Amino acid sequence: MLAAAAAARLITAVVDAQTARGAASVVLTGGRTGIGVLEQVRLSPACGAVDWGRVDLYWGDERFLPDGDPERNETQARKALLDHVAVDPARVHPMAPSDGRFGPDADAAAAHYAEVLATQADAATDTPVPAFDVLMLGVGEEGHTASLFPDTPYVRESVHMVVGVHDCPKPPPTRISLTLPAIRAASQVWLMTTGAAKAEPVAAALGGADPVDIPAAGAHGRNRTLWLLDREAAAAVAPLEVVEEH
Ligand SMILES: O=C(O)[C@H](O)[C@@H](O)[C@H](O)[C@H](O)COP(=O)(O)O
Repeated sequence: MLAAAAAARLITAVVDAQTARGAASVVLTGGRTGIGVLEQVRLSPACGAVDWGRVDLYWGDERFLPDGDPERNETQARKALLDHVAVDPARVHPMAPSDGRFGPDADAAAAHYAEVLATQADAATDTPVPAFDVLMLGVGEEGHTASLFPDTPYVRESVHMVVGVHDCPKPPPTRISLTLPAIRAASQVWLMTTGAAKAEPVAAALGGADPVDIPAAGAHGRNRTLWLLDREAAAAVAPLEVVEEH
């Protein structure tokens, strides 16, 4: 239900962006939740409301594996949605595979993706990345988001927009990931997760944890940060005090 609700919200956000400026820029994520949302977009009766030829698609992170590997976020996103809608291939920007032009060099592949983002940068933000309308993220059981894990140089990265990630605790060990500065350039950041195992990191992130300890705590958008949770994942969040409107 969470994936279907997030899918409906995504379709509306894309249509709104296309109405406002003729295009929409969306950053996809991996994991069960992230891919589940794409499947629900495909299944939605409103899927056709989107002009898929005017959507710019990026990834927040990628497993650094050979092209077509079933574990790649790109492979899963294409199967779930992109192969079923009329996207413009020139506007779909996957992160490089490990058997591509950079071979096994994840750092070179990350640097190239930063160049791709910079060429699409929007002057509205002082960050050399596109003005992403919606950037979707999952949340891991220890608070990771994208491929930024606790207490790593990658979650601490404050200069580069994209990093090669090595020795990642969640397999596969080598990945490519946007950094928090790049994530924070997005207009809206949506963190989406389900299940009791995520209740603790979600509560910590919403309770003001240090992003070095809980990377999801550092993922916020310029205009909006939305947590899309099921009841189990939201169970430990302290009730937000209602500030009386005067
Ligand atoms: O490449 C990845 O693995 C994802 O980008 C990762 O950040 C994922 O979103 C979280 O691990 C949550 O995954 P689940 O939604 O499957 O719990």
